[in-house]
Amino acid sequence: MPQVIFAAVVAVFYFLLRYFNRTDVPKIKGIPEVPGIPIFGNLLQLGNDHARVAARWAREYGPVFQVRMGNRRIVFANTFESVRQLWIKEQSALISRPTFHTFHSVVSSSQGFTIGTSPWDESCKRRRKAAATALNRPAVQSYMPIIDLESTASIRELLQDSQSGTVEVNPTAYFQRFALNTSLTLNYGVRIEGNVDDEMLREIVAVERGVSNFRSTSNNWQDYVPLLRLWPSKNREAEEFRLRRDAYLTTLLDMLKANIKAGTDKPCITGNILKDPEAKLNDAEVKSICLTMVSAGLDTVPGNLIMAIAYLATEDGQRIQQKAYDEINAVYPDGDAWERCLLEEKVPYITALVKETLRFWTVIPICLPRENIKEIEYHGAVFPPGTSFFMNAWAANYDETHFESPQRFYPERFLTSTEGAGTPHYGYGAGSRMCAGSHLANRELYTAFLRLITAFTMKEAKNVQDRPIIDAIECNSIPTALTTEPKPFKVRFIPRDESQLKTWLAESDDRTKHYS
Ligand code: HEM
Repeated sequence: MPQVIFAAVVAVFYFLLRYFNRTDVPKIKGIPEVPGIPIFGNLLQLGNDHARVAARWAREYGPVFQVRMGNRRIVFANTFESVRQLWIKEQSALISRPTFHTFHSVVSSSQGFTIGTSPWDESCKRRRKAAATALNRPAVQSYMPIIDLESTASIRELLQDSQSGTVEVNPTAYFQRFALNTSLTLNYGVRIEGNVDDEMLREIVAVERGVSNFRSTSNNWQDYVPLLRLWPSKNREAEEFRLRRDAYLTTLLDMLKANIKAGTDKPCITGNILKDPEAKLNDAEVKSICLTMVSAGLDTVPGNLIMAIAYLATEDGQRIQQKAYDEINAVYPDGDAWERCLLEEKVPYITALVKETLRFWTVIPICLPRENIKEIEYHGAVFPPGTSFFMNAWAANYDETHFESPQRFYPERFLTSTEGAGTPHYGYGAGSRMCAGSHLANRELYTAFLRLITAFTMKEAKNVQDRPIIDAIECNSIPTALTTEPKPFKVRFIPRDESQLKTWLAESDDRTKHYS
């Protein structure tokens, strides 16, 4: 009898272990697997810093390997070439996104998924097409007055708050508002009028930051180990963020609807969709586009801008600022760069600075996850449909077989060498689901860099403890976040020519009166 009980206990234990240890897709033959432990797989080893741990493993197991994160099998690609092979060459197969418990079932239960978190289906295709049309090159050119207004507002406030360069300031909030107001005006035709302490600005930034953490690959173990979902606090936290997000998204949409009714609305993407009887988007799809527009540029644009400012203010950054300033003056000897940058992108050094910033800080170090809808063959191995793929964009952007001295911040690399050919970096991801807002983001960054460099000389803070951490991973204040949130630091913004700057600001005010 005791032997029977013992055998039964062993059998139950065995089946439970097998049940909790199963993976969504079977082990992929021919792709190295990193050994893990039962139930958790490699979660513990991956820890908070997936990008650096995976890069280390790539040295041992090769550029592409598989891991188990709880009951999910994940394929990691870690080099520039392996990402090209999978994300670009196989883009028609690698076109979907996996779903995750916390983000898809809890956080998104009322407003739906953003485009960047939607699996590939007819609705996603429609939404991506609508976003791509609203964000293509000519459309972005028509939004330049918004970028004029918002960059002017941020630079004016920086000038005031830094009191002609005598007071050191943390640039973060100025560029969060820059990115958020650009998105809000574009999408709803409204902007936050208040200064950088505005309550709504702080609420949206805080909530979107919180939600972004629920999208991170390293923050939510309950996504990989279903047993952990029995722990209620994680769901509760996600629920709270969902409700706070619902509140402002509903307010913004209602404001737009009321403006349309009163005939006082300003041209904007959602307004165009709502007023277009031919628009084939339902309410849920409109909400998804709004959500995407509000959230997509909110962490990413400021993360890049703020870290570039951090670098420009360092000793080596002085060389880059001077070079950029000289190049701007060479192209615009009449001092009209401030205005001309709204019409054209004619200073190659600033374009190179934008690309190097996107490469160097790779603000989404583990790119938004992908899933294949068809089999993919890779060096003799076959990935079955439904396999999850993580692009280690940080490792690929620091791949020394592709970039010379990748640890060096060196915009010049994108001026001459073959490093800039094709997809220059993976800051925007790659292939069929690459960032749909890259033209807009590039113009935001180009305009902001050009104007900041013509307006100020940026210098590092006097006290060492107020200076930034430059390293792309270490600079992040929340290691498990999806997007880099720079640790606070201060910079001196010293006006190059205050009266000239005030003239440019006034000219921008004149041009953008009808937007504010
Ligand atoms: C510097 C700023 C930005 C960076 C670094 C960035 C980065 C990314 C990355 C890495 C992806 C995933 C791409 C992939 O899976 O291959 C993505 C997706 C996306 N981004 Fe951006 N982004 C930025 C700004 C924006 C802006 C301003 C918008 C629009 C307002 C936007 C809209 C989107 C959309 C709609 C997707 C989803 C594409 C899809 O799933 O089909 N992004 N972005």
